[in-house]
Amino acid sequence: MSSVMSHKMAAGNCGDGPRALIGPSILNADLADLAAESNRLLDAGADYLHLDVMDGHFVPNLTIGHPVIKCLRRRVPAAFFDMHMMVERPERWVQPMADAGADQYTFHVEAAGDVAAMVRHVREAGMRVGVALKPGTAVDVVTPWVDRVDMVLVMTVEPGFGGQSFMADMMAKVRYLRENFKDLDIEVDGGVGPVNIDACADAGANMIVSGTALVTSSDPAQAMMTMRTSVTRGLDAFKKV
Ligand SMILES: O=C(CO)[C@@H](O)[C@H](O)COP(=O)(O)O
Ligand SMILES: [Fe+2]
Repeated sequence: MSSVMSHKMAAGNCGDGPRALIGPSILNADLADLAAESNRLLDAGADYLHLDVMDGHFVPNLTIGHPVIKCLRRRVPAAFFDMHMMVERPERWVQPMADAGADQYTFHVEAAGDVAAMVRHVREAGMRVGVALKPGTAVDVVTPWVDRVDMVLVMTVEPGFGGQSFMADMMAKVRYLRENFKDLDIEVDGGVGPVNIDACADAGANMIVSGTALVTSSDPAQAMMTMRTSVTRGLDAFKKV
């Protein structure tokens, strides 16, 4: 049975520090069967769903928007929807995504003109706030905002496509964030799977997005258990520091 967070429940932190959470990305799933694919991964133990929104401008790809999320919410009533907004002008879609049933709204710091205004806007819409950084963006670009957001997403691929190779050198950013913000939800996204989860766990990530590795796995339940165990070990090690 999945430990799926209830809709609207705070994702990672329930007072005893960040929790190990696995959130499949459905980008490389059969999008013609999005609800069935989402429920399959949730039934296999996913803690939340990572939904990649691309506008063809911020990244050279196009995916889904709030009308699809609204329909998906009717078919997937209880899951936590983590919206990864790879879009220009992210302020434009905050209210439509909240109205569609999104729980967390992660915008890219590279796309946000006024980060403070974006944070306020997302909170006023009733969603958790995530801020994402591309591989080429230094982690200190987001540190001024860490105390105002719920989560930082460290991209481990260049955003735009699933199935790319994991960029292990991004773990330095994750480690810096965990060492300096012990209760922060830190998400990694891009090329992550059981083969490289130990690197993510050792660096202190606690919210794990995995797309291709889970969608194509013959045993996604085992893959998610493997990753959750590794991340829990990593978090315990940081607690001892
Ligand atoms: O945001 C993105 C890509 O831009 C990610 O969410 C990927 O879609 C994750 O898929 P894999 O890299 O794990 O296949
Ligand atoms: Fe993503």
